Amino acid sequence: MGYPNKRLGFLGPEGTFTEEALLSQKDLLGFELIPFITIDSVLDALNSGAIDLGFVPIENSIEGTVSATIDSLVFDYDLTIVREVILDIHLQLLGLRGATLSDIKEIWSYPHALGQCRKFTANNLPNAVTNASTSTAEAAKMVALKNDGAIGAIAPRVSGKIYDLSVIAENIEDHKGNQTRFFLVQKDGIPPSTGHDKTALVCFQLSDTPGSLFSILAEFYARTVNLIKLESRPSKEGLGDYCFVIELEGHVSDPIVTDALMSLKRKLPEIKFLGSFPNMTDPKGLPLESDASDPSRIWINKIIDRIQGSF
Ligand SMILES: O=C(O)C(=O)Cc1ccccc1
Repeated sequence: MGYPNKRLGFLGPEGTFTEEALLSQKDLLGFELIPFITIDSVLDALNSGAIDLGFVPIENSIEGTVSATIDSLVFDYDLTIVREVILDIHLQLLGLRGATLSDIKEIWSYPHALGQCRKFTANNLPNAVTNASTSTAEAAKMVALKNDGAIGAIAPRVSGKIYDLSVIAENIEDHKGNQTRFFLVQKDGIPPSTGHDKTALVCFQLSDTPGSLFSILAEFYARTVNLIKLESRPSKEGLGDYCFVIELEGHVSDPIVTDALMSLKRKLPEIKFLGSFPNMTDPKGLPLESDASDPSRIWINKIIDRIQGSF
């Protein structure tokens, strides 16, 4: 089933990890999927209404947060995160057919991917020059276009197939268990609570006084709201001035989360809500898949139906 006239933009071109993560989401395949050349251009198109949904990388387990994504969400646009998707990442050194490791003098890739293979590059290609491209697949596409055996791309295996490159060295990431998290973003609308959700927000400090971070965290501690991620980002106002990006367990409509956010708002006028979405990083917490005919679903629905407003 398609979604007539509904457009979903993602970091392309064809063959990126972002596309692979997107294609794992079967319910999104009915959208018109449109590759964009940069993360900024995806989010800009979403903000202007040219597309209905955006899909972008947010964080890698080796290299950390993708600044282009978090900074756009925090500073540039009012967009809402509606889903997270996790993908295992294996990086390949790709080159022209027949090229070998000793031929490679230049390596291109997205900076996060270059960073995930820093040790491999230092040990195996110490004299190669590394260059940033707008995505891994863009690097593979460029190697094919330049048709130069001295240039390699660090990219997904599938991009080698698409752009007709061969694998010179495989699975060259420096750490096992390499994973990247992606966000599905839309302009407005929050998915309903599943019972296993995360909420993301940004707190802008009123002033740099002792205990200002503590007083934010105290609101969550007091209500036993579990924090999943806490990151300070430069506020762009000057060195030493930061904002705090927080991800916590729970949905904005869960009473303890609602209560914690209201108390925070009384303390800090500048809080930006970034979204509530199903938690996919805690395997114990994944929502149980079920449809209306699942006996356990029928049983629990009968109980839920008995909930009364008031006496
Ligand atoms: O999606 C891609 O291919 C990208 O270039 C971004 C990226 C880079 C490295 C790991 C995950 C996503």
